[in-house]
Amino acid sequence: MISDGTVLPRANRYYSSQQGGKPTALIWRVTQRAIGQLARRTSNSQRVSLKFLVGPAALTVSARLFCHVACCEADVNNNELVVDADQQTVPEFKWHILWQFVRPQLLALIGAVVLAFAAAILNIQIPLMLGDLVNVVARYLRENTGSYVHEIRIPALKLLGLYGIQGLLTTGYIILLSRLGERVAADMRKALFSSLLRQDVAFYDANKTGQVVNRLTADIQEFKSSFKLVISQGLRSITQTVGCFVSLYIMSPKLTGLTVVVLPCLVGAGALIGTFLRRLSRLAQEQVAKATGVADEALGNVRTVKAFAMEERELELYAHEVDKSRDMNENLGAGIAFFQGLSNIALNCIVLGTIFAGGSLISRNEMSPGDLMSFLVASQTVQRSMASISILFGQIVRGLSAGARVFEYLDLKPSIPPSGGGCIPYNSLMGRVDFMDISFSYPTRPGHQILNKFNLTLPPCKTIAIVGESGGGKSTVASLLERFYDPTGGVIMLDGLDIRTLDLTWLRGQVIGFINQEPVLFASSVMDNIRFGKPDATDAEVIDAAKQANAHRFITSFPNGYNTVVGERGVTLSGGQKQRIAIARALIKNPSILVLDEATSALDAESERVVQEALDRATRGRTVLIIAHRLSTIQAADLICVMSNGRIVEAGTHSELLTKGGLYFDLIRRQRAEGQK
Ligand SMILES: Nc1ncnc2c1ncn2[C@@H]1O[C@H](COP(=O)(O)OP(=O)(O)OP(=O)(O)O)[C@@H](O)[C@H]1O
Repeated sequence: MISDGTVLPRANRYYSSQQGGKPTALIWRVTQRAIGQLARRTSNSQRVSLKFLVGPAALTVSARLFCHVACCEADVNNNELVVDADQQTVPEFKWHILWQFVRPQLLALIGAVVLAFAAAILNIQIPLMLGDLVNVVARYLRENTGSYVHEIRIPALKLLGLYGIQGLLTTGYIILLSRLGERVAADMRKALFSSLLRQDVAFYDANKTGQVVNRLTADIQEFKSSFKLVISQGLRSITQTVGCFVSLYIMSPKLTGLTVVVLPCLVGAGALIGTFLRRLSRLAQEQVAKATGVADEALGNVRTVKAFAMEERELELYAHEVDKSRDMNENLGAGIAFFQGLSNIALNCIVLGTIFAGGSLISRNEMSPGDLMSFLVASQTVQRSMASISILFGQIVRGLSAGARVFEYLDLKPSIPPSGGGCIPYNSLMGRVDFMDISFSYPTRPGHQILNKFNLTLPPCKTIAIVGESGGGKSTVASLLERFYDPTGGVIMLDGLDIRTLDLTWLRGQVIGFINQEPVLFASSVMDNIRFGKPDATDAEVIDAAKQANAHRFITSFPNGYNTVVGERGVTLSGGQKQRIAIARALIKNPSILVLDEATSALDAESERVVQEALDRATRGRTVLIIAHRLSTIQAADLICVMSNGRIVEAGTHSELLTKGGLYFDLIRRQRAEGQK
C-alpha cells in the first residue's frame, strides 16, 4: 500500500468536510484529483490503495461516481478504495474520430433519424385516434342508429393504416440503423487493429494484451449498442415524451397535472431500483468472467496442471467462483422478480387512478370516454418513454466511455513510426553493424539504465557472441538492433547508416533474421509458418529453407507433410522441431544479419545437436549476433564479448579470453562446475 504525504491528508480533509450530504459532484472532483495525483506518482503497474478516514457511504458514492466517469476499476472494502493505476487516464471522447466513421454512412444515418422521428410522431397520434374510435363506439351505443361496422369503419381503417405505416417506418429505421451500426463497428475494428499493429513494442510492455483486445471486442460492441440505442430509443423516447405530454395537456389539463406529479416519482424510483439491479447484474457478469478466467487459465496450461496433479485444486477454485456467480445471479433473479412485481402493481395503480379520476371528470361532462382512453394510452406511452430515457442515460455514459477507450488507441501515435525512416539503400548490404555509445532504459522503467555507453561492432560476415550475467542486457542489444525500441542515447549504424533513417519494414522483413529461445508458431500449416518469413515465397523456396534448417526430413515424415497444422503456438511439435521451423522461417528471407537469442538453450542434447548443425549452416556468409547462456555453443565465434553493467568489459576469441583469466574465464569455470553437479 502506498500512502502519499500530500495527497491523502488533503483528500481526508475534503472528505471529512463533505460528510453530511454536500453535493456529490464536489466529492467526485476531489476524489478524481487526489487519485489522479497519486496515480501520476506511481508506476503504471502498481495498484494503489488510498485509505480514507471517511464513512463508507461517502466513499461508495465518490468511488462509484469516479469509476463511472473515469472508467477505472475500484473495490470498496473496509473503507478502502483500491484503484488500478493502469486505468487511471480518463480518455477523452473524440467526436472528430467518430465523425470519420459516420461520414461514409451519413445517408443511412439521416434516413434512420428521419424514419425514427416519423415513427415517433405517429406514435403520438395513435392514442388520439384510439380515443376517436372509442368516442364513435360510445356514440353508437348512445344513439344506436345505423350499422355499427359502417360507423367505426373510417376511424378503424385510419388506425389500421397508421399501424401499418408505423410498422414500415420502424422496420425501415431498424434496418438502416443495424446496417449503419455494423458498418461503423466493422470499420472501427479494422482501423483499431491496424493501429494496434502499428504500435511499438513499448506499448505492449505498458499495456496488458487482454485489455487491449477488450477494446477491440467488448468496447466496440458496447459503443455500437449505445450508438444504435441512442438514435432509435433516445430519439423516439424524447419525441414521444414531449409529444404525448402536449397531447395529455390538450385532452385534460387536470389529469395531466396529476400525472406530472405521480409519474416522474414512480419512474425515478424505478430508475433507482433499475440502477441497483444493473449494478448487481454487472457484478454477476464480472463474477462469471472471473470463473471463466480460472477455467481459461487451467485449460490453457493444462500440461502444467497435469504435471503437478493439480486437477482437483483447479476444480475447487473453479467451483468456488462458479458458486459465487450462482449466488449472485440468484440474488439478481430475486431482485428482478421483486422489481417486476412492484412495477406491475405501480403501473396498474396508475391505470386505476387515471380511470378513477377520469371517470369523475366524465361524470361531470368534463371529459369524453374516448378522451379517457386516449389519455390512458398516451400516459402509458409517456411512462415507457421516460423509463427508457432513464435507462438510456446510463447506456450513453457507458457508450461514451467505451468509445473514448477505442478512440484513445485509434489516435495513438507510435514513438517508432511503422515505416521507420523510410530509406532503403541502393547498394547491396555488407552487413556491418556499429553500436555507438548506446544508452538505454526501457520506457516502462525509465529510471533503470540497462545499457550505458555500450559500444560494439559486428563486422560483415563474422559471428559475434555476447555472454554475461543473466539480466545484464544481452537480449536488449538484440531488441535495439531490431528497432523494437530506440536507444535513449547513441546511435546504431548499419553499413554506416543510422538505422533510424532506414525503412523499418525492409530492415525487419529482409535484413535481419531473428531466432529466439521460444519460437512462436501460428496455428496454421508448416508451409504457412515458414512462409511467414516471406509471404510471396514459392513452395520450392519453402522446402529449400526447410532443408537448410534440418527440418525437411521430419516435416515429410508427417502424414500431411508441409500441410500439417501445428496447433496453437505449435503445441503439436517438439521444441527442436519448432526451433527448426523457426530457423527455416528466418532463413527464407535470406537475411544479411542473423540474431540468435539463446536459440538452443531450451533444447535437450540431441535436439541441440541437430539445431546447432542447422544454425552452423545458416550462419555462413552472414553477420551473426549470438546471445548465449551456454558458453559451449559459442566457442567457435569470431569474437566473444562479455557484458557487465550495460557495457562490454571483455572481448576476444575463446582461447584469448581463457588465457586472460577474467570474467569469461570465471563464467566458464562456474558453468563447468554446475555441469558436474
Ligand atoms: N520489456 C521490458 N521492460 C522493462 N524491463 C525489461 C524488459 N525486458 C527486459 N527488461 C529488464 O532489462 C534488463 C536486461 O534484460 P535482458 O533480457 O536484456 O537481459 P539478458 O542479459 O538477455 O538476460 P537473460 O540472459 O536472463 O536472458 C533486466 O533487468 C530486465 O528485467
